[in-house]
Amino acid sequence: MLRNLVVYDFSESNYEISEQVVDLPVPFSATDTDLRAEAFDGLIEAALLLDPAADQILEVNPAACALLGYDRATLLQTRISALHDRQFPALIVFTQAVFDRGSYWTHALTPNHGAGTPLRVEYAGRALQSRGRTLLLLTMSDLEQRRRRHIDAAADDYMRDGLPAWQRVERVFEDIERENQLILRAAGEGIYGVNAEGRATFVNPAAERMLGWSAEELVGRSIHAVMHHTHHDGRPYADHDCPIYAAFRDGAVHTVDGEVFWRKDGKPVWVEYTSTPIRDRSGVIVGAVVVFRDVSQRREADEKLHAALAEVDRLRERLQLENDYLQEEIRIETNPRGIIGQSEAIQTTLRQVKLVAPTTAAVLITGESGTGKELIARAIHDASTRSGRPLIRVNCAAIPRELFESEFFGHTRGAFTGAVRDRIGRFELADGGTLFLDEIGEIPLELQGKLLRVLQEGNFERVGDERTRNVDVRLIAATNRDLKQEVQRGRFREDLYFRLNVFPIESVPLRDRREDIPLLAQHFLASERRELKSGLRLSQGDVRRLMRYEWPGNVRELQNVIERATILAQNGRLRIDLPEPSGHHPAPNAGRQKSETRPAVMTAAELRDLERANIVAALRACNGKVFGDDGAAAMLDLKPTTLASRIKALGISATRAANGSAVD
Ligand SMILES: Nc1ncnc2c1ncn2[C@@H]1O[C@H](COP(=O)(O)OP(=O)(O)OP(=O)(O)O)[C@@H](O)[C@H]1O
Repeated sequence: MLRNLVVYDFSESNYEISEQVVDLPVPFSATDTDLRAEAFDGLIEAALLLDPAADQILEVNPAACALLGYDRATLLQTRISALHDRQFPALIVFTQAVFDRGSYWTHALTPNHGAGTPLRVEYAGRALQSRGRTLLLLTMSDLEQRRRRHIDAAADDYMRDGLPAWQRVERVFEDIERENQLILRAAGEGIYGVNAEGRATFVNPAAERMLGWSAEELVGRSIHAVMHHTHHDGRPYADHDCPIYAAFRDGAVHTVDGEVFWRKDGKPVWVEYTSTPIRDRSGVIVGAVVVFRDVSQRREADEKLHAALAEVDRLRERLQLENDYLQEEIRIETNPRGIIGQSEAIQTTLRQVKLVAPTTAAVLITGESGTGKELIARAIHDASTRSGRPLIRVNCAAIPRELFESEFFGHTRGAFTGAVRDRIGRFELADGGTLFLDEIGEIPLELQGKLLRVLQEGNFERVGDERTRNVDVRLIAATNRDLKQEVQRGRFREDLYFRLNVFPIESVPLRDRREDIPLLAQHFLASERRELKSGLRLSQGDVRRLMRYEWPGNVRELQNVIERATILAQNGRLRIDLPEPSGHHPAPNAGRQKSETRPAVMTAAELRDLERANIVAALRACNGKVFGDDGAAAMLDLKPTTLASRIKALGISATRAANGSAVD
């Protein structure tokens, strides 16, 4: 057999190759030139007709131009060897193999792309006889493209195989939906299948997205061990407890809310899922399909909502308590808030109030009962920056010993018998305001330590609750006991005493500031009059009597006496009902009582003044009218003529009396 030896004009490379003629196994003979040319041009593969002996490219099709990155004209002027820079030996070996065998292929050649990069291609060559020359018909296949085509083909196969499985699942779901009203919203929801061994059989794209695992990574693996192995709080989750697996064990649909699936990155995703058993045609359970939804956002919103509702509850409870408390206070507190009095003692108190109010210093008000300690406390609160928040009063003497702690600090539900709901204590109630501890000397010793802690640190716990709470409370305490003496007797903690006694104010007994009595009496009478709408007045005699009395019950007693006097008033005359000094209200200072109190005997002048004031009051009540049923005489139970002569004798003007402002 003749052999054809390839000859390239490798002038630059000094290759010496001569040409010989060979018999080619499959000669190509062209008859229909146009059609063949068209076929050549239309090939998908890159094709080139080469004349190896002349080192010439005779023809190229468009696919070859595209692959090599040159236009046709350039390629036709390019030498074959130039396309294969530094690969001449491989090119010769390939060409020789084609000529020897008639056709040959190789991956060894990497022609240069027009952009300068080598191409990964497969060369397939066929020898071609034409007019006495041996030509080479070469096709080049882009190996990169071929690899992609293989992948696509594999994906197609996967899809072809996968589709019926999906259609089966869909059918299963349609059936289940019909039977169980399960709503199938496959698109946005994660779906995966498990076989009866618990291994994943398929995973949809939404599941891949939500879990961060690809279907490839999950399919074939025990899905519980991969992403359902642990509860959200870190407790291990045994697969025999898993509701997903339960579905193919007990054949029931399991719907679960509030569990987590673990993502590939180790983060938990809160999910709601339904695991539905799948049966084959014979009814045997072959696995389960799980449809799940990421509910993290909903859960987060729920948690926020719960926290907000709890806060609202807390505030509502607090407001309710504040409201109850204030309502009670309104009922109790009928007096105006002003401190009445001109005595030096009251002036001192007012100065002290003004001084201490703007500070946060604890104040200890001492004094006998009824001297106005609470009034002073309120005045301090009202003049402080805390006046916008409430003043909460606790009467320590009125709290049963066993309830002290709960009253002060609150309790949680079930903390003790009878604690049917959470309750906030007075400290929390007074947060931002003032806490007024009245009768502080009555606090049991064991609680004094806890009280001291709140005063020092602002911290406390509700009874039955471990959470430490913090409040900002200004404390004012009051007592009618001698606290220093209580300390000495071991009944009051010394450290607490010092803590409370930062700014002491003494509330002076009424008998030591008698000059305040007329003012106070007038003040109480005025408020009573407002209620009774009568023209009752204090006579000088009344005033004198009031001033002579010892007032063991202090201002409160005075207030009561005036109130009683207005109730008992007859014919426009107050009836001041004071116990006799020897009676049931012994004054604390017996010596003074003896010297200052005497039987209520009046001088003639006093009696005259009293009668005069009484007539004036009657005239005022009757608008100056003396006669008639609605006249002053009837009111005084006197004959009109007798009254007229008394008026004259006492020098009273009926009209002035009717319009007058004071006792004449
Ligand atoms: N200077 C005053 N001006 C006007 N009213 C006063 C004055 N002092 C006391 N009161 C009135 O007297 C009554 C008793 O006062 P308060 O309750 O403040 O006394 P207290 O010393 O706190 O008594 P207790 O120790 O019994 O609690 C209240 O109605 C109060 O308004």
